[in-house]
Amino acid sequence: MRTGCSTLKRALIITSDMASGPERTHSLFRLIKERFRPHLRWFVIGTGCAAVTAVAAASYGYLLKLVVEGLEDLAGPQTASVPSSLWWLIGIIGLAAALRSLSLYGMTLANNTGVQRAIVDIQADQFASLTEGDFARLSADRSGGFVSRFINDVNAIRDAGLRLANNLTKGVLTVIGVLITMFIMDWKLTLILLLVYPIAFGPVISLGNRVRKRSKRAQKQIGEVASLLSESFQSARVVKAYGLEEYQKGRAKRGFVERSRLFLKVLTDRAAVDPILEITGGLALVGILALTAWRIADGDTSLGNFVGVIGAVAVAAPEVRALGTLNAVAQEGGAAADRVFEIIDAEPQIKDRADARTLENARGSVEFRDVHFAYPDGSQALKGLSFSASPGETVALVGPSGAGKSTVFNLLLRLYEPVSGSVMVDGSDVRAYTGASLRRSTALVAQEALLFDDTVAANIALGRMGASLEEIKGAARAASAHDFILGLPGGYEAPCGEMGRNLSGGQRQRISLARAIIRQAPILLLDEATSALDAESEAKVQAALAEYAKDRTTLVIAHRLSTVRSADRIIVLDDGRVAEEGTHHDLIREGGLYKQLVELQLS
Ligand SMILES: Nc1ncnc2c1ncn2[C@@H]1O[C@H](COP(=O)(O)OP(=O)(O)OP(=O)(O)O)[C@@H](O)[C@H]1O
Repeated sequence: MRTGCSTLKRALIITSDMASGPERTHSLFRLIKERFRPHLRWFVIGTGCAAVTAVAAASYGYLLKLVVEGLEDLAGPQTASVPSSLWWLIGIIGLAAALRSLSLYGMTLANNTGVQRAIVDIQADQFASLTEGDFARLSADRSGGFVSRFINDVNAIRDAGLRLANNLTKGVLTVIGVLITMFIMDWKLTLILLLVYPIAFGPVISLGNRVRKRSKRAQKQIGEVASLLSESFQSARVVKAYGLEEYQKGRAKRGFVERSRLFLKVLTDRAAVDPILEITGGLALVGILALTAWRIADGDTSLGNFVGVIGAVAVAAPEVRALGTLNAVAQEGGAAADRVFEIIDAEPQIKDRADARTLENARGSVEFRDVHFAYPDGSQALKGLSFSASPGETVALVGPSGAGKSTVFNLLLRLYEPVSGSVMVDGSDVRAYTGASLRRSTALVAQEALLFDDTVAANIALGRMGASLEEIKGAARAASAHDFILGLPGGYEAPCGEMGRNLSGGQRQRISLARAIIRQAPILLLDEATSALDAESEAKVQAALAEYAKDRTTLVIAHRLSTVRSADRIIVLDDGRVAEEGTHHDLIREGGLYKQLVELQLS
């Protein structure tokens, strides 16, 4: 079954990247309102601490001025000992430093807690929306795409949240406080600094923004390299068997080279920051020192004022730099929020109708009535399919690859909806039932025989949550899996490994079958469920299934036609329609497509 759908995928991925400025800002506000506000108390604590930090920081310059003036007095000829007021001042500076570090710690802790809690909510909602949403959406993007969006977007939101929470209040309050004290101490020098500062540090701030953009691109490329590596290691068997080592090495090398190229750009920009700071800072210092020397000589200012102002600048400078890059970080966070909301807000196309009823104690009759269906990319899969299957009946769906067999299961499970016609269970359209109850009445063994990274017992029990070990063993026996499970190290507690990689294809299939059996659902859907079994195991499974399927409706898809010989009815699909229908003997006698397929397999 194909799982690509380029149109949807483009719609999902590209639109989000094109989010414009106002939309981003809107998403950012929405993020704050909906996701951060529930954790407001943490941010209130954080802001309180930020205010304390800012006041302590802003007082630095002024305290420094007073101390320097005290020291100047001390240097005078008539002073014999250090006055207690100076000791007090020095002590207060120490106290301000302690207060600042403590409140800084409290602020970081509180804001981090608030942001992390909001992030957990966002991730959980995003994941829930994807898992509960349309199957079509999940299969529209490669799984790695969603994974990297999860990680990158959440990181961008976390950065923006933390920077806004930590820097905004602290930065703004510190800068205001520092400016006030600077103006009180020496308004002329303060004015000059306000003019010089943007000229000196402007290039650094714009460089900082460029570094951030380039880092982002480099980060994205890390995701691509990670996908490539994981794909490569997962497909190690094919790589070896086809001698693709050189091909893979080439792909990986290109990824590494691109990565180092992007990082080099980031590092080159970063490397320029310090020299620029050095030269502009040095020049500014020279100018200010010369000016101050001239002003002190003129009696226009004092050494205390000068040291106080410079001390205040030193405290405010990092805050100003942080505020300068805040907008860029917030924009990135906004863009990420935009993409996250796009996922969270997506309305499922397939949802329960308001009057949907629960399908309980279903008998399990199935009917397709003139069903037409096309996948979202336009592939016409079913073109007027009609057939039915009754409880107790085993109906096989056979036909050439791409004929629409797996699609029948997709529609029966209501993973997709037909364009026209009806898919019916127990005489009613499947849309009349709640999706959950419909799926509770079906048990699917999919082509991929997918297992989760858990124990064998847990994997079987997923068919019916809360099943007892005895029930698990019973299902395993019915799927002819019990004996081999006992032979595994750990038996039922043996780990299956990621995607079930600790087990063979046939073993995986039998565990998937046991999972379907334990579900005790009235409709059993087997999509190539025994294709990886040897003839003997398959015969055993068939015998066990025959017993199990007695009063259920079983639909079997199989390419190996020996598997379906004994089905009550065989429906031959071709190009999305029923081409023939009957028992194995009827169809052989008729000498149509089925007979051709059988002969092809025998030859
Ligand atoms: N997710 C999908 N998106 C788009 N087209 C799809 C998708 N899945 C299947 N198709 C297309 O629908 C048609 C029917 O596919 P389906 O998987 O039902 O065939 P099948 O008979 O089960 O094939 P096979 O025996 O190879 O598994 C094919 O043309 C296929 O390319």
